[in-house]
This record gives sequence, C-alpha cells and structure tokens, in this order.
Amino acid sequence: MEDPEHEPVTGNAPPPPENVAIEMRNVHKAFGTKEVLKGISLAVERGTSGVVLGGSGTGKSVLTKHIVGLLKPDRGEVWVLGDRIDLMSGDPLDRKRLRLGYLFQGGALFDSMTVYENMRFFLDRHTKLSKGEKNDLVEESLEDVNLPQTKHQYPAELSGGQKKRIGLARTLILRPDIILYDEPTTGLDPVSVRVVADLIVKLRDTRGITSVAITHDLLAAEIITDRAFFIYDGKIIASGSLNEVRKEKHPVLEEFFQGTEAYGSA
Ligand SMILES: Nc1ncnc2c1ncn2[C@@H]1O[C@H](COP(=O)(O)OP(=O)(O)OP(=O)(O)O)[C@@H](O)[C@H]1O
Repeated sequence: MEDPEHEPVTGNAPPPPENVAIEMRNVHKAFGTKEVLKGISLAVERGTSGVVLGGSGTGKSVLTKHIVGLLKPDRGEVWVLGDRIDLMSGDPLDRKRLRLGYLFQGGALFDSMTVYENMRFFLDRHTKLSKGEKNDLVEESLEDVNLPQTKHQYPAELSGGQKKRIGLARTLILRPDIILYDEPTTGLDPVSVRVVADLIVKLRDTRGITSVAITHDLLAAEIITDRAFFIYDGKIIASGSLNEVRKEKHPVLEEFFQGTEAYGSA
C-alpha cells in the first residue's frame, strides 16, 4: 500500500520514470578485496518479469539482495518503487520491504508445521489482522497457487513443486508489488517447472506483480522472461528478450546456452 505521507528518498538523484519498478545504476559491491558487482545497471518495468542469468558464483544473489535492501552498494543507486532503497533504514526500509516478497531457494517451510500453520506464522509475525482476516488471506493465497486442499498437510507430504508453490503462496499473502525469486524451479521435473513458471506469469498478468527471477533453468526462463539480464565478471554483458540474448555472439553466452540447451528444449 502506497503511503501518501511518504516523502520519496532520492538522495537528490533524478528518479526513474513512473513505469519503472526497479532500477540499478552503476552498482558496485566488493567483499574485502573481491569485487563481485563492477557497475551493474538494469531496469525492470512495472508489471513485467526480469530474469537474471549467468554462471555459478557470478553475483546473481548479491545483485537481488541489493534490490531488497539486504545489501548496500559501495557505489551506485538502487531504486525500488520510487525510492533509493540503498539510502533507507529503520521503519521506512521495513515498510518498503513489506511491498517486496523474496522467495528463497528451497522455499524454507517449517517441517513441523502444517501448510496452514506455516502461513499463519508468517502473518502473525508481520501483521496485526484479526484471526478471521488471517484465515481468509491464507485461503485466498492457497487458491492463488491452486493448492487449497493442502491446508492441513505437512511439507514432507508435498511434492517438490507443491512446496515451491506453497512458498510462493506464503510470499503472496502480504500482497507484495514485487517478488524476487531465487532459483524458483531448481530440482523440479519439467512438468513441475512449467506449473511454477506458468504461475509466475499468471501473477504478472492478473495482479500486475513485477518480478525478478534468478534461474539456471532455460525452460523456466523461456516461460517467464520479459527481459533477460546476463551477468558475467560483475557486469551485465547482454540484455533484452531471451532470444536477443541467446543470439549474442559472445563466447560466454554461447557456452551458457549450449550447456543448457538440452534442458531448455525438454
Ligand atoms: N556476504 C558475503 N560475504 C563475502 N562474500 C560473499 C558474500 N555474499 C556473496 N559473496 C561472494 O560473492 C560471489 C557471488 O555470490 P552469489 O551468491 O551472488 O553468486 P550466484 O551467481 O548467485 O551463484 P549461484 O548461481 O551459484 O547461486 C561469490 O564468490 C560469493 O562467495
């Protein structure tokens, strides 16, 4: 929910146009002497899906952690929904984060709790809604991922794809404007990959949710991507539609797409 009293945090830099949900401008980040991001610039428009591609250890997770404000850049700007999230802290940062959902690898459900309890726990921590309102939100979110029947099941009783969808339902429960997905389809068979990827597209189309997904999975990328960003050696070396990026004549890109071709055409 937009806060009408909120003064945008800009650091006196010109904000991106209204239709841009996320913009990174020349972001640099090092850990000790290891430079991970060496001038990342990218923009994701509202209601679209950006996909970050690249080899292992190239900085994809570090990049997305800047978007949720979990990491601060050494240099550069990170704009999220009209504010410089890199300059925010305390309550304003917490309020901004409530508009961002972050779906970690693995979904991270508590094994000792049912699906319903997992979701209630999340709502109890983050909201002061009544019990009835919370129950309604749980029901609605389970409907959103087409799994209302799993409410009283434990994570161990669910398939890998179902667990990912419950993780997504839990992220959706706070009605975020943006969702970041870290490898949303890892370890799934191609049928489940399609189900999860189709769901991400459905959320874009029906709710206008903006998303950024990190994935190694070309099948998922083909379904999800509006705009792809390929990261290598701390920089975005190609961006555009998946086909545009795939056609780039760059040895790293050629190797990446060759290496994943078999899965991508599954
Ligand atoms: N908090 C941290 N402290 C020190 N080094 C870090 C930290 N976070 C990430 N790194 C380093 O930054 C580099 C990029 O890590 P990152 O997790 O972003 O890679 P990735 O592209 O997401 O990899 P993968 O596809 O294997 O998950 C790695 O060398 C990692 O060791």
